[in-house]
Amino acid sequence: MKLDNIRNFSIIAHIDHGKSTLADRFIQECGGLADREMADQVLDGMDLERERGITIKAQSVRLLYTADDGETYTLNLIDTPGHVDFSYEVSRSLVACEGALLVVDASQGVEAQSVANTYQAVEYDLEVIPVLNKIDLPSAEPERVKGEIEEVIGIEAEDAVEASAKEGIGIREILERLVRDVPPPEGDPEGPAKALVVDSWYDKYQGAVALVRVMNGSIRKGQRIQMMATGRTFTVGTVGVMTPKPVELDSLEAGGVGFVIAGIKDVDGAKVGDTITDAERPAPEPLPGFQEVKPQVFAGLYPTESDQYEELRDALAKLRLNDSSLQYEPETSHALGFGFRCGFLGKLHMEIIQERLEREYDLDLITTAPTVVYLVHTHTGETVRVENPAELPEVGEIESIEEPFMLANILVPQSQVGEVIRLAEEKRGRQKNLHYTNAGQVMVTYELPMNEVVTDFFERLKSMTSGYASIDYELSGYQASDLVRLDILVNEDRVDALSLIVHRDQAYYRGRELAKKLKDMIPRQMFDIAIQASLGSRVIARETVKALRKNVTAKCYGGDVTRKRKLMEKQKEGKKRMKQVGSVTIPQEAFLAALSVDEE
Ligand SMILES: Nc1nc2c(ncn2[C@@H]2O[C@H](COP(=O)(O)OP(=O)(O)OP(=O)(O)O)[C@@H](O)[C@H]2O)c(=O)[nH]1
Repeated sequence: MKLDNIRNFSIIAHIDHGKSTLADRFIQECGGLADREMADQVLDGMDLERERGITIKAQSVRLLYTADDGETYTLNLIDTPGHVDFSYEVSRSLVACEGALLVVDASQGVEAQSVANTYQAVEYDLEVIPVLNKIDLPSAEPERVKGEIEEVIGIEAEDAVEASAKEGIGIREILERLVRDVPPPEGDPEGPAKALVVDSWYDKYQGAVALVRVMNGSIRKGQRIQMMATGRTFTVGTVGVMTPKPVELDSLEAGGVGFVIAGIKDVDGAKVGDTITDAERPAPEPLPGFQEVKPQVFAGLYPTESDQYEELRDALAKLRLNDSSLQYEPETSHALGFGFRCGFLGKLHMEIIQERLEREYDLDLITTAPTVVYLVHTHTGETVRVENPAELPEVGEIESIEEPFMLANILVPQSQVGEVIRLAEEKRGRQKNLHYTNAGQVMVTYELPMNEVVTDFFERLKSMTSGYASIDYELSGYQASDLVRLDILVNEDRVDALSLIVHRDQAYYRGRELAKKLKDMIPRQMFDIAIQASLGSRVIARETVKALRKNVTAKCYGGDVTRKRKLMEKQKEGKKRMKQVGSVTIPQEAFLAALSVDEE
């Protein structure tokens, strides 16, 4: 295959702007699947397709397109993950391309995430082709949105393609633009092999499957390869492309995209961003910028029933096979028993893992409030990484504490900018920039403590702007802050899993509010329960859960057996999400209560 006839591209789009629908149209137009096979949306097939024992992430596909000039082109669509937590993966996908489609919903307009990803594409010298999708909608405003793309993102949008993925409008026009405007890949087909791992996932039968973009040379069946970041070597078993069905080939050549299976047992063996080379004739240096992605958000995961500990450990090990950014290590909590401290890329990543553990592995978990990593400098000159608030050293030992900050860009309609600023200020944000666009949107830039963002920032931003605000962020570094540990005592005992690190200015308020909330969440029992919030040895708030007088089942009069049983079952069900801490039963919500303590 001549390089001249290859085009590698990604689709940049905000969630729901139509990326999957559009990609399906491309597959259909290029004859990848028969029409009847298109019945289900192919590109949303995360429910892992199987064909000859190979698990396929269908999001990246090779399309064979016969253009108006009569030539047949190989168009490689490389998928990008849609969320900020995975921004490193987005950047790897973009590096593997020469072009990108910027798909914007013509009725919704530009969103912050698309802005950030487009900037990145431009930085990597990609040719960006704007596409206005959903022009079939009566509410579509292509002219306004074109103006917005030019104004907010700063790229030419006058000749943006107007399309409807749903109605099949503008599809060929987009493909023609890809062929015409995106440059073919460059590369040395004869040089030492160099391939970028764009994505990798774990397959039960084949081990790690790596999606690669070959830069130089080729990757062949039977070849001895080396992973340049780890030095590990493997023998290639299978190479091929997805059409979206997997098709085996003898080799993947320079400029091309495809998958490599090489008996790699775990995804750590084929990390995203690593360079694959030939073990016998290695490239002198890897492709630039391999980065070990580090978890930024930590939380404790505990089984509600302690006999599920082993199951939880096995489930975490299985999930990690597919996700090298997930970290975990055993942790013991005085209150919750044996569990794991887990590290995630961000809050969404955490929620995905939690949900998978519960849904796919049928585990009942208690999750503690997510926290960031603090750097604590002690008087003895040591620096301690604190991933669990309960482990913050005693006040007397602390010289200073640093916390991570992030730079957040929030895009919001002008009418709501006031509320966004109020929220950001309440979250200890520092305004960096405020840019009014002619298109009626405002780009607000804030430096925010990450700790405030992992609590309820996104949720509140979304709800206060009825979903109109969008946000993108990146880590901007550590800075010293005046932080203290807030403890919660239940009947005089400190519940370690409820400890929080908060800014001193907010400590009193947060303590009072949290105690109040817990009072409402902890079910009444046969005795009074005292809930206290304390800073060091100083109690700053106290609430009491009054003792229960009557037995709940007594209300059932004994006559109605089914009703009584139902009630018992319901209580048992409810109990699943509870944890016995000393003599007090604490429900799951209580461990997350700290996340939703609003400010005054
Ligand atoms: N009216 C209209 N609806 C569309 C069009 N394209 C996509 N949609 C609808 O918009 C919704 C989102 O489309 P998807 O293709 O799933 O969007 P996506 O960007 O892939 O979203 P995620 O998979 O959630 O990232 C679906 O309900 C589609 O049917 C279009 O051209 N016109």
